[in-house]
Amino acid sequence: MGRFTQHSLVRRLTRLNLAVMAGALALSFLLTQAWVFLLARQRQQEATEAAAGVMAQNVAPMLAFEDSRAAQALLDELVSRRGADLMAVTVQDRAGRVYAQWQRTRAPAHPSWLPGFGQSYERRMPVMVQGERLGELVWVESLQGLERVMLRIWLGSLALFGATGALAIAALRAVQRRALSPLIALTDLTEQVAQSQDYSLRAPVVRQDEVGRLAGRVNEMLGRIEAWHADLRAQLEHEQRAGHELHRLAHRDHLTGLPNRLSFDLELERHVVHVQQGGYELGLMFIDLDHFKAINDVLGHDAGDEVLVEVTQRMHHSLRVSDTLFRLGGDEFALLIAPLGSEPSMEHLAERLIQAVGEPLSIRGRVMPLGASVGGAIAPRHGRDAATLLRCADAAMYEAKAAGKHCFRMARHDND
Ligand SMILES: Nc1nc2c(ncn2[C@@H]2O[C@H](COP(=O)(O)OP(=O)(O)OP(=O)(O)O)[C@@H](O)[C@H]2O)c(=O)[nH]1
Repeated sequence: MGRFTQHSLVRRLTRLNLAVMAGALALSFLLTQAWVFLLARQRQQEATEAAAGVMAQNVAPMLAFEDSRAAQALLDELVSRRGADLMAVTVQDRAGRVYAQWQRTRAPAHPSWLPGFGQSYERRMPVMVQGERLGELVWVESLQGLERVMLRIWLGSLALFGATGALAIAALRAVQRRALSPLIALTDLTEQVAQSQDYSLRAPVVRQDEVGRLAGRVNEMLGRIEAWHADLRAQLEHEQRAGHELHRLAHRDHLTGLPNRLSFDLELERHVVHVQQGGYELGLMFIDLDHFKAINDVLGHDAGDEVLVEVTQRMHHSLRVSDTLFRLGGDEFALLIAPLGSEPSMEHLAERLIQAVGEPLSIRGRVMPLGASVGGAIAPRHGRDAATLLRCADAAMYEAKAAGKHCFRMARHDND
């Protein structure tokens, strides 16, 4: 049966159908056989009655003339004509005395196996002459011949019922498998969808019966789920994009495209943790532009914005991949150097930045003075936590401003 056996509904239906069919077959077999037996028995009794009646008529003159020899000869002749089922025939006179008799001497071949019917059938017929009762004829016949016939009929019928039953079972299984195959296909499909989450799958609609309609509805639902799933996926992608954009807006300075103060705070904290774990040295620079306000005041805010973008690009060209430049706000920038190679390398980098920013700046046809004051601090030497490090770098930057701007100052106090 292969795949067919895996489906318990199919197995259960087949078992139920087979049980009902076997019960119906057995019941019809029993009823048919009982009916056949009753008919045959009635037929035998009718034949016995007719034969006993004829015999009673034939023996009547002999009883009237008291010719018992003739009566006995008649009985013997009768016996030679009757079959083996005749057990005894007795002619009695008026007083019930035996006048002539024939009786089978041998016992029945086997005990009767038909329950409730006994072994023999007895019929008494009055012997009448001109309306006067001269005696009685007692006819006894065995039912064993009938039993033998019935046994043959039963065995034959049983074989026929068995053969037709086996054919019916095979046919029932084939029909059931064919009738239930759309249901099995539908079950397989739902399992496949549940496992693969592939909602583009569809059930075949073979016929427009209940299962066909069910398959149609399932297909409709799958179609809806597929559309809903696609919507959901599109919505998710949209929200992911919006989330990325929000993240970018929250962490980037929209003017220069540099990471902003929030990013700076997070990155500084992250690096400080590594520094505390003895991972590496971290360099921090605060960069504040000199005379930037003048550009705003003379050329306007937009020109100031252009200068901020230009300055960012200039500084960028001086950096390595391990250096991260942030715009903290206004004309303030910060630089994280992780890992820091050495203090002199940090000083050289600061000089390069100052030089890059201080290059002549021509904006809207005017050359404007611009420079940068830079303060530096190193972790863990000047501070093991972000706040101390910030304070040190800020103080160093103000020292650079105080020293005439356009220069670099390293934080003074070592943490050690
Ligand atoms: N164009 C522009 N200007 C800004 C922006 N944010 C802040 N500012 C201006 O930048 C200027 C910064 O002020 P200061 O640092 O005191 O000016 P400064 O001339 O650089 O002073 P020193 O640092 O002493 O040299 C202020 O005039 C702010 O209004 C911005 O996004 N765009």
